[in-house]
Formats: sequence, structure tokens, C-alpha cells
Amino acid sequence: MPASTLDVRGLSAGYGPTIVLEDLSFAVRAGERLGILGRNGMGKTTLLSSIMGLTRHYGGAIALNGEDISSFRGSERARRGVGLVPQTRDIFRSLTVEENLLAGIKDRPRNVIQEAYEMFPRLNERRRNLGWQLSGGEQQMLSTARAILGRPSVLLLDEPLEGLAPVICDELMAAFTRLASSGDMTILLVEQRLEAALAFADNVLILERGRVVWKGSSAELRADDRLIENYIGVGTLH
Ligand SMILES: Nc1ncnc2c1ncn2[C@@H]1O[C@H](COP(=O)(O)OP(=O)(O)OP(=O)(O)O)[C@@H](O)[C@H]1O
Repeated sequence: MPASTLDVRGLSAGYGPTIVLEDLSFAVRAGERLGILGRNGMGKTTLLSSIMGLTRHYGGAIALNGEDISSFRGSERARRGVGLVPQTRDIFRSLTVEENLLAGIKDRPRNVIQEAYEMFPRLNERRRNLGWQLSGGEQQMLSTARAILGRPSVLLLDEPLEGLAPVICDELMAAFTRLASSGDMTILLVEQRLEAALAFADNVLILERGRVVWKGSSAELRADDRLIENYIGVGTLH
């Protein structure tokens, strides 16, 4: 499946009676890498969850290649190419690495899990280990690999570097960059580490209290200390 465009128009969404995202709009080109930034609690996770269909939809459209998917269930959105790697690293803790990967291949042949091992050689070394025996970084690799084996055309990554050692962060970011440069995926990355997000993303969206307050290129944001200070926090870049 080639990369998809994503067009979010006037999206309002939340949890139960609480509206978190209000009238939020942005567009992402096919193959674009979009970084989503903002302080804690500003709605970044809620945005990814809403694109995946896991929140309560209050209004607006989420168009995947021009088709509004906002009324579809999560499973149908997944079938059409939306893939989420959640912050919570959704792996099966009592299954082996290999069994976890097999659960992600949908109707593809079993040998496609080699793609995951090529992307993350550490998973190959740990193929017979159980999910709970993996380090945080390995769990993140497994969660990411599972999502990727489903061949998403839009991949949503929610704070993949959280709690990981710098060397593992570099390994993961290198893998995401390789994926993105294949051009087969549009990638939305929520990331607190500003430097990593800017190095990865073409464009950046900043959220504040559930609204888009800025969208521009990574280069523009990097050059604007005031913007960074106002919306993300002092001293986060250096
Ligand atoms: N399941 C939930 N039920 C009710 N409110 C929630 C739920 N999850 C998040 N919220 C609220 O929605 C708002 C946005 O939270 P969200 O997790 O999307 O922010 P975030 O920008 O991803 O934050 P962080 O960087 O801390 O992960 C917060 O006020 C939060 O308390």
C-alpha cells in the first residue's frame, strides 16, 4: 500500500463528556513526516487516538486519501491502512517475540517477519524470549515492528522514545528514518524530545489545549527560539 494523504478538518473529539480536541485542522501529504509537539496534556495522544478511532468523535472529518473515515471503527481504519504504535507499547507479554510478530502480519505469509528482523536485528536475537522478558527499548521495537508488518500507509507513533536510553533512541530513530525514506508511509510522530522530533520531521504541528497553534517546517521552528519557549518550554532544544 503506498503512502496516504491525511486531511483532518474541524476535528472535535474527547473522552465521554469531555471534549479535548476542538475544531482542529491540518493536512499531511503522502510520504510526509509530521512531528506533533506541545507540552504535557495538550492533546497529542488524543489526536493520534482519534485518527485511529479510539476516542469519542464529536465532529469534523478525517480524510484518508480523500475518503472520510471518521465514522469507521478502529478495526476498519486499520484495514484501510492506519497503524498506531501507542505510548503503552501494546505487546503480548506472555507470547514470544516471534509469536507477537506473527500476530501483526494480518493475511501476509509467515516469512514476512524477516522484514521485522532486518529492521530490528535485536528482535531476531530475542525471537524466543517472552514479551515481559524484553527491555523497554526491545518492547518498543516489537510494538513498532508489529504495527509495520501490517503495512500501514499512515503510521502514528506516540512518544516512542519515552524512558529509553540514548543509544536505543538513536537506533529507533534511525529505523524510523529508514522507514520514512522508503516513501511507503506517511508518519506522524508525537515526541517530547524536541531535537529528535526536529531531526526526523519535515513539518511540525504544535498543539496547545487541544488546538493547532502553529504549523510550519522543522527548520522554521528550529530558528524561532520564542516559539519554542512559548509553546514547548525553555531550553528544550539544547
Ligand atoms: N482516557 C481519558 N479520559 C478522560 N480524559 C483524558 C483521557 N486521556 C487523556 N485525557 C485528558 O485529555 C487531555 C489531553 O491528554 P493527552 O494525553 O492527549 O495529552 P498529551 O499532549 O499526549 O500529553 P502527554 O505529553 O503528557 O502524553 C488531558 O487533559 C488529559 O487529562
